[in-house]
Amino acid sequence: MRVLGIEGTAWAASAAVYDSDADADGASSSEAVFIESDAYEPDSGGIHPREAAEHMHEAIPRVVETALEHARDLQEAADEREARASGDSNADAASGPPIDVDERCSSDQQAAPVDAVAFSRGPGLGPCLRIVGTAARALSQALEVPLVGVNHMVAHLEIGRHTSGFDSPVCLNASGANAHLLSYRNGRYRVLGETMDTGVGNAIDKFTRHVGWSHPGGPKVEAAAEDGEYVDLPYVVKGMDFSFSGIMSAAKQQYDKGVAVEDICYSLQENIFAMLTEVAERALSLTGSDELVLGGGVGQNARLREMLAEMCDQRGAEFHAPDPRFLRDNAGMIAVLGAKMYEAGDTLEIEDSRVNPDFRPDQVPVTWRGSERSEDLENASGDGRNRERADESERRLESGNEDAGGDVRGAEALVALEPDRGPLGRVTKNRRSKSYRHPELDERLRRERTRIEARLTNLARREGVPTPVLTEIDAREATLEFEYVGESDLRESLSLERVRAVGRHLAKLHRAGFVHGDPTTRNVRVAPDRTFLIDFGLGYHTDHVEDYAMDVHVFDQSLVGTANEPEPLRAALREGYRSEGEERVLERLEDVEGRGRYVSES
Ligand SMILES: C[C@@H](O)[C@H](NC(=O)OP(=O)(O)OC[C@H]1O[C@@H](n2cnc3c(N)ncnc32)[C@H](O)[C@@H]1O)C(=O)O
Ligand SMILES: Nc1ncnc2c1ncn2[C@@H]1O[C@H](COP(=O)(O)OP(=O)(O)OP(=O)(O)O)[C@@H](O)[C@H]1O
Ligand SMILES: [Fe+2]
Repeated sequence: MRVLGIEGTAWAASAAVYDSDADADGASSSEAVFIESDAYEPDSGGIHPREAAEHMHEAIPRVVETALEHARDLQEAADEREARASGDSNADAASGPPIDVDERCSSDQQAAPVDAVAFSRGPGLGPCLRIVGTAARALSQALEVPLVGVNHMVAHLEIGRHTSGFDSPVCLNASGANAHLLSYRNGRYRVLGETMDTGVGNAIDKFTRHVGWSHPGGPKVEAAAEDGEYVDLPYVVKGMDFSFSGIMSAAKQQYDKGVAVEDICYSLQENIFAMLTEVAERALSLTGSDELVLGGGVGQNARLREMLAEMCDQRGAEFHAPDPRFLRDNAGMIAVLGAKMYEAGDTLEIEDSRVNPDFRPDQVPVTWRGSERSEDLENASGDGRNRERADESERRLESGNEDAGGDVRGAEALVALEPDRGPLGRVTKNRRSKSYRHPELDERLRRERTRIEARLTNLARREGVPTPVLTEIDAREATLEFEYVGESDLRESLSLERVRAVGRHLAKLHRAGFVHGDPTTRNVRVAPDRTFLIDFGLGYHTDHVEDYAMDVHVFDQSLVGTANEPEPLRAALREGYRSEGEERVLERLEDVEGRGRYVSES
């Protein structure tokens, strides 16, 4: 099978042909996927939607024609092979009617050189998408082959799954207009975490525009960073969400104050990529997956790849980054996912094929993974090493053998559990040094988070929220000792009543002027009569309603990521919150959820 892919969401006018037979026969990915691209390069400033659309208008027909020529060559070669094979077998055959080769060739020449036309339906810039959509529709009709509408961000993920052979990886998409973590569950890709403001590439590009460098800025920052030294910049992670606005304005201010641009570039990379690596690790920990794939143009950055590889190596997970030609926007990934969708019968009627500039990855019904097992936390039976670790703690809890104790490796810390030690039991939590982080950043985060966790755990209890009693603190060693609480994590024992309790607890913290920072189903411990909050290390004092809404949103996302039927639980969370908290926080929460984050900057 051959599928034509067309990409043109923003800057890359690109067409590709995926030859699935060659792929199945073991051809290299450059043989199996032919890509022809023509990049739009703005004269000044960032990507301008109208100019980008003009570029698509000119370049798409050209790249499509080149790709189709390649498809015709492939078809001719295949025809010749077939003719030779049937000619040979004909010669060998003792009897049978002679085959009229000329007639067969002439009828084959009329066949389309591809079996389907796949195109990027979104997300992206409306004017660009419409040009791609029109071209794809026209081709599908002219060639009389089906049309396949591909979500560009899911294609960024699937190309990594395809080239790695991983089954159910977590995916970090680090591209220009986006930054998010995806994981498969129950027929959909779920967004586990994402940027709260701009995409990661756009954030970097804005800084380089400020210092007068041409678009795109990412490669220039990478080059300049080689000669840089570390300077302090903000670092903002909220559960598995993150934000770039603070760090970008600080970087601009530093530049205006005369700090060397190499130092800022170096430190931007260190902080931004450490943030992405941290949330990716948290996603691996939450899902129990031990496979990570990278997608998107920023994935071409060697420092980001190095950090992710190191993090995965240390937790015994596998990491895969596709070739750069599959990371930046390209039609190859559209053709490859298009082929899978086409095989699954997931094609579009012309009248249903309109483009969608805000197309989110979690809106896509995943038809092409068939009956593949979903990464289901409650019924997990994977064979990965992290899965085993998660299974082990689940077994312990299920068997009721709480005495077993042992070590748990969270995303951040090594936690030694000794439920029977002394009258309170004992939990020793040590925030381990992360070698992927710059030592100064690492030291700062571990110390700050240890102090904050101690302070807010106590403060929360004073506000009437059950938390473990703190018995010891050593900020230099980043170690805390707590009372042992609860019988299991909420993740293993979700119920409406307990989720309601978490809603009430969060509301109480917010009324007292601080947030938990990382409320997930694993950071709640459940006892018969009480629901404890633990792990306050990402908390902070704030009087911003946005921060409170984000706190609820983080827990909400963790429900979506953990439960097969999250809706009743999500309603219970809001109910609980409403009973103790302010309505305006829930109103803001709706805002946060409704916010389209695929706004491309210009
Ligand atoms: C929706 C779609 O149009 C959009 N496309 C997109 O963002 O292009 P992509 O090729 O995935 O990524 C481009 C970004 O990737 C950055 N980039 C390229 N090389 C880089 C490098 N070596 N280091 C850091 N960033 C790099 C560029 O600065 C630019 O911001 C997306 O995928 O979000
Ligand atoms: N006080 C406690 N009593 C009982 N169990 C606890 C306690 N503290 C932690 N645990 C157990 O250890 C696990 C990891 O703890 P914690 O969340 O503090 O570590 P972490 O490294 O910050 O994890 P993550 O960043 O993945 O949330 C918890 O999910 C819980 O099962
Ligand atoms: Fe992209």
